[in-house]
This record gives sequence, structure tokens and C-alpha cells, in this order.
Amino acid sequence: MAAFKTRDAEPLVSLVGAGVYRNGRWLVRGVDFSVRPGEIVTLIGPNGSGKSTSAKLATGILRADEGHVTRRPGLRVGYVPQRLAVDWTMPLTVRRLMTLTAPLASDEIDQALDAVGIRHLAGAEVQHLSGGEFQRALLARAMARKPDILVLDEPVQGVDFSGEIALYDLITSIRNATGCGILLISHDLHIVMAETDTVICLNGHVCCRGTPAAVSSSPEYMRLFGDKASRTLAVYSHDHDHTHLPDGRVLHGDGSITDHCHPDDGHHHGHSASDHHRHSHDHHGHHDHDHSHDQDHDPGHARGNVADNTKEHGHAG
Ligand SMILES: Nc1ncnc2c1ncn2[C@@H]1O[C@H](COP(=O)(O)OP(=O)(O)OP(=O)(O)O)[C@@H](O)[C@H]1O
Repeated sequence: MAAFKTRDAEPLVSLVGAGVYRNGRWLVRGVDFSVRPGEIVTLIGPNGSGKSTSAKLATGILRADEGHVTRRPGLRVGYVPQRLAVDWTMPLTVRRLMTLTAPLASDEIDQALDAVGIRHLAGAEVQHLSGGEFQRALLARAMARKPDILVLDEPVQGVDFSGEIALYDLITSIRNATGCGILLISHDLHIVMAETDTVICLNGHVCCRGTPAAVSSSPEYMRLFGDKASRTLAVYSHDHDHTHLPDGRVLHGDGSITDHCHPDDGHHHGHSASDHHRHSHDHHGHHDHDHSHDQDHDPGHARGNVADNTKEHGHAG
């Protein structure tokens, strides 16, 4: 994995005391954070706590009514929104989706789809994609513009658990290969990807911040989410050096893609094409909160690697 000296780098984007005021109320206020090249910053917080609003401040979609937002001059932003305003009754191929908002050369489209492992789906109808394939298509669309910062609003929505891991792996590989900064909105209050450098916990303001470990033990986090829910912030932590893409090829930790695993890859046992190897999931403590999500998670997804940490989720199908 590439090493990133994110701390010394100039921020790509910084929010300082930023607030958004609409219809007589502050949607968020006093939001401070920055994202540096190669840094992964994850926003968590309850529904309506201002995660999307803060991300939109960072991208410039929304302007701050107080405070400041600074972006590096010429900053290229890749944004994967939570929702896409698409007329789903109209046929739309993946290739066409890639050029909906801006033109792209055919080889740029192919390259981007290749990088996320869905080149074979270029001619497929978007409506027919699985949740994970759709998120990959959106990721490809954002990456095709070679952004300095990638802003992902709930990138694992509609994706089952193994798909979540695969997507987080892909996001990490993109960061490793390109060195771009990543601002991620987590769909889950209590699980963040292990590679996260900084967690920002929002509740209309910044409730607490720090490494995943620091946030999970902060009194503010516990106060916000209550005793039961806040025993700890679980972390997707898995040590592996390659991921199997949906089309069967293998994405390596250095960003390269091959048709097969390398002989010295981190596994030497039989596996299905969707396996992810040498994952030593390291979810700390219990994770028995009972909040509901509106994502379509597989209720059985917690079995296996992280069984103890994701049980009792109240995913509302
Ligand atoms: N354009 C707008 N005008 C008025 N209110 C808005 C606007 N956009 C968002 N809000 C409100 O601001 C608050 C924060 O919304 P935001 O989408 O940022 O929250 P979130 O943390 O991303 O929520 P979720 O987890 O549900 O996606 C919510 O109460 C929402 O209803």
C-alpha cells in the first residue's frame, strides 16, 4: 500500500466554522474539517444530522451562510450523490450514464469502467444493475474526471455486506492508486471503513472527531448514540492484498488488475469469485444497536467474519 504523508500536505478543501441556514433554521453550524490528498475522512451521524449538507459545502454545491470553505485552486471534485435524478422509466445504458453530465471519450469510459471492474456491463441497462454494480458505475463516472477529491455520499447503499467490503476495498485501492482525498458519508452510524484517517461525527454541529478508535471512546459519541448503541464504533479492518472484481479479474493492492491471482497473493485456498482474502475483520467490541436503515441489507450479512459486531441491526428492508 502506498504511504501518504497526508498530515503535511495542504488541504484540498477546508471548512472553518461553516454553517447553512435555510427556512429559518441552521441545518448545520460550526462545521470544521479538512481533507488532504490521500486522506480518508468519514462523516457519520444520525439521519438529518447534516452529513450531506456538509459534503455539499465541501464540494461547493452549497454555499456557507457563515464561516468559510476553501478549496484548492483548480480542484477537481468527483461527487457520487446519495440519489440520482434520473428518469428510471427511460432506458439508460451504463455507457450513457457515464456521459450524462459531461462528455467523455470512449476510451476514457472504458478505462473508468475497467478500473471498477464493470467494463463488461458498459452496454447494460442501468435499471438492471445490482446495487453494487450501480455504485461502481457511479464511482467510475466520478473517477473518469480524475478528481483530486472524491466525495461519496453513502456509497454502499443497496449493497449487501460482502459487496460493502468489496466497495470499501475498491475505494481504498482508488485512493492508493491515485492519491486523491476521499470524503465519505457512512450509511451506518457505527461502522466505518478501517482506512478512515478521521471520523467526523455530526449532529447539526461537529459532535466529536478523531481516529475511529478515538471517536468510539469519546463521551460525546456515547452521549449522542446512547449507552447501548455506543459501546464502540466498529471498524472494517481487513488485511488483504487483492480483491476479486465482479467480472472475475483481480484488483491488487497497488491498483493493478490481472486476470488471475498472483502466486504469492494472500491466500492459497479454494474460493469463490466473490471472496475477499486475508480479511481479518477487527471489529472491536459489541455492535448491538437497533437503529433502522432504509438500505436493503441482507439480514444474514453479519454471519461469518464480523458476526458478533453487526447482529441485531434493525435494517428496515
Ligand atoms: N435544501 C434544503 N432546504 C431545507 N432543509 C434542508 C435542505 N437540505 C437539507 N435540509 C434539511 O437539513 C437537515 C440535514 O440534512 P442532510 O441531508 O444534510 O442530513 P444527513 O445527515 O445527510 O441525513 P441522512 O442520513 O438522512 O441522509 C435535514 O433536517 C434536512 O431536512
